[in-house]
Amino acid sequence: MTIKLITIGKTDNKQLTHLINDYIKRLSFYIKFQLEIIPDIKNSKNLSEEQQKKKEGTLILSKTNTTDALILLDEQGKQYDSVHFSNYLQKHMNSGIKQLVFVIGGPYGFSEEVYNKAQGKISLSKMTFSHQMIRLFFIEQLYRGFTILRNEPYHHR
Ligand SMILES: C[S@@+](CC[C@H](N)C(=O)[O-])C[C@H]1O[C@@H](n2cnc3c(N)ncnc32)[C@H](O)[C@@H]1O
Repeated sequence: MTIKLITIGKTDNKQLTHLINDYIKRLSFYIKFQLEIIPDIKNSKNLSEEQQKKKEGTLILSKTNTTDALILLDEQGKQYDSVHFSNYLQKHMNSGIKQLVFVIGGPYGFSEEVYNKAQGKISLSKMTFSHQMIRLFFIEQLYRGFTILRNEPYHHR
């Protein structure tokens, strides 16, 4: 199984990018991982919030295959602790799917089309994080999940 994380817009912050790249490097030791960054369409046209979400949604769905498991990162989603999240990853690996795709929405969240195609929603907290910050937090949780599955000392129970 491979894991893909789809996000909207580049991160300008060098320190954040550095941390993200560091965790991607660590994670890649355990699983084939791809960060797919969809270019920010925000200022390209005078779009309404709905139009922007719809356009982002079309781009998001164009980066997925029908055989993927598609999971959205969403404040309203299901919450896991890190150990349960590692089991969740293991279950997907056991299921035989080729690709597990997680998606972080743009500044206004997801379009209806994306919600309709998704098989699940995961929340990292009831608080809202920026679409930039959440990618670091989530990639760290992916890495943590694999260290838990391997019984490695990164996570202290
Ligand atoms: C700035 S937030 C968008 C908030 C917007 N109110 C919405 O309707 O989703 C951008 C993206 O970051 C992710 N995100 C932010 N906070 C999150 C959280 N606590 N748990 C999971 N994902 C989160 C989601 O993917 C969200 O679409």
